[in-house]
Amino acid sequence: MAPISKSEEYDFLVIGGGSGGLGAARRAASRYGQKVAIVEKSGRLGGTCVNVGCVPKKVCWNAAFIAETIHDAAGYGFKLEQKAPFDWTSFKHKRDAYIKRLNGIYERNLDKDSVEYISAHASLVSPNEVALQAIDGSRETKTVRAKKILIATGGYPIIPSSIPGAELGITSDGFFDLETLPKRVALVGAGYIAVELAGIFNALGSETHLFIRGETVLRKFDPMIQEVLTNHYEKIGIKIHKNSKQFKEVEKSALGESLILHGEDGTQLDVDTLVWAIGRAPLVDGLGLDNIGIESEIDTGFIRVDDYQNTNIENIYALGDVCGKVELTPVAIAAGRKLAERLFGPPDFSTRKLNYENVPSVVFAHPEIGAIGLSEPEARAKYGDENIKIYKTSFIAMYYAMLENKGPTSYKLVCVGPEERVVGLHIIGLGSAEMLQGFGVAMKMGATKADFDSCVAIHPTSAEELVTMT
Ligand SMILES: Cc1cc2nc3c(=O)[nH]c(=O)nc-3n(C[C@H](O)[C@H](O)[C@H](O)COP(=O)(O)OP(=O)(O)OC[C@H]3O[C@@H](n4cnc5c(N)ncnc54)[C@H](O)[C@@H]3O)c2cc1C
Ligand SMILES: NC(=O)C1=CN([C@@H]2O[C@H](COP(=O)(O)OP(=O)(O)OC[C@H]3O[C@@H](n4cnc5c(N)ncnc54)[C@H](OP(=O)(O)O)[C@@H]3O)[C@@H](O)[C@H]2O)C=CC1
Ligand SMILES: N[C@@H](CCC(=O)N[C@@H](CSSC[C@H](NC(=O)CC[C@H](N)C(=O)O)C(=O)NCC(=O)O)C(=O)NCC(=O)O)C(=O)O
Repeated sequence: MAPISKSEEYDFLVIGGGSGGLGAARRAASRYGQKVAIVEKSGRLGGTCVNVGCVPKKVCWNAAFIAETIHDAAGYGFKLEQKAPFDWTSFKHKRDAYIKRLNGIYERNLDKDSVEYISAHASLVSPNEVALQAIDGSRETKTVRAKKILIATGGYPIIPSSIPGAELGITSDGFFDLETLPKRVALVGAGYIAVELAGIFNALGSETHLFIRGETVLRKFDPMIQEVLTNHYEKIGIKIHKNSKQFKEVEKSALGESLILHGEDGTQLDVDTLVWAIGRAPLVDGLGLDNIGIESEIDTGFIRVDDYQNTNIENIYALGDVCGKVELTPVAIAAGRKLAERLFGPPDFSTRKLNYENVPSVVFAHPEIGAIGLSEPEARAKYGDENIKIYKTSFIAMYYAMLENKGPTSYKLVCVGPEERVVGLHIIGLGSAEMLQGFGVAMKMGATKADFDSCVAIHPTSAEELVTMT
């Protein structure tokens, strides 16, 4: 039997083979020649993003987008006849095979970069020691030493503990295991995942119910985005249950084929699948944080770090979802790479850190949403009403010219001061996801409204409206 690890001691031991861990480990080894190992307990590399997050989600979004396009095709004169319903099962198996290929690519990438891949569960036993337990049948254990340790163990989706029968529902993890497309689905939550999965189910033909606690979805986004998307989702047939209270109970139907959701007000709803999408918590179970006194946030359990990803214990660092700051793959990767540069790079890299300001983010809704920087209320609170100027536009994107059912397009720029520096950019409409990255660069450079306007428009595109706003 092969030993759990090849060595007894490493320069850098990374716990968690997801986006952040991979980013840090590969940079430390490939650029700075450190002796690096990465420990992953799930048996597959890539973490949430590759296995149960961004990647399979985007493939599903693509399928939903194609379903919508087929529907729209008639408006452009195509006489398409859908001969059979969407084949979710074979789509799902093909998607799984793609993810499996990526797992293999990631393993080979580690090999190329001379990062040792340890397939084991890791827990901290001292500030320089990590206990490994093999995940194969042997359950073999071994303790290794490391000069520096990174915790990048990610998070897990929350299931409410206070609702009887809540465990009959699934989370985004279970969504990716579904072998058939449910006829009727209920989702609880109003954030990224609820909005994205509701859009996918609806476009692919499920009767989709969305239970939200407030009046709108995406309440952390600019009010324009909240309103436009909530209205549009209702228009395209998603049944949004607003101001909904926690279910009294979830139970299986008499024949066990469906779930009955019991509302506080005595209402009942029968669905085939219930999806909880109410946020994620840090994955720190069995990690041994208490063994060495690593501090976490009291209310949420996210590991506490400073701006440089330092925990309170010297030579132990944490980043990505386990810190809960901005839970996005590129953020985890960038934080990981910066950390490796700071720890192992030349002396002038000793202050490198990720700047969490103006991180662009996209919600793969239908249509997509993009946001950078401050919402209008955040900007008004920070700079005062008198210093804020808002530019807004709503229009019918040309794609819809030939279609009866039009989708929304709304854009907003939040500008501050006499120079009108753009501190918030909020867009909803077709193509927003691909549009956002370049505007992210502009905002990182401190662009003003005049800079936006100095760029000649590209016509006819939706994006041109962002540089011609009055
Ligand atoms: C459904 C969904 C869709 C998403 N879509 C997007 C998107 O479109 N764009 C985007 O930017 N972000 C998206 N995200 C968020 C993104 O996936 C995460 O922010 C990102 O994966 C976080 O990376 P990480 O390295 O912090 O953690 P993870 O990727 O979760 O990796 C942590 C790894 O650590 C391992 N681990 C945990 N404990 C131990 C231990 N004790 N020993 C060994 N290994 C351990 C885990 O098995 C896991 O593989 C999505 C998330 C979800 C759930
Ligand atoms: N495209 C992307 O980049 C994606 C990124 N992600 C990342 O993963 C993170 C986790 O996603 P997600 O799980 O959607 O979490 P989010 O934090 O985005 O949203 C969860 C929402 O659920 C609602 N909620 C919380 N508790 C309850 C409850 N008990 N009952 C009902 N509703 C509740 C809240 O909205 P309210 O207060 O309005 O009720 C809350 O904002 C995201 O924040 C994002 O960083 C995930 C998917 C896609
Ligand atoms: N951006 C392109 C996809 C490019 C891409 O990265 N594809 C991956 C699947 S998403 S893989 C998930 C994610 N990758 C990324 O986010 C890559 C982002 C950017 N290229 C970068 O280098 O920063 C991640 O967790 N990375 C951690 C790490 O690698 O350190 C792939 O096929 N890879 C084949 C290969 O690598 O050979 C798109 O959306 O089409």
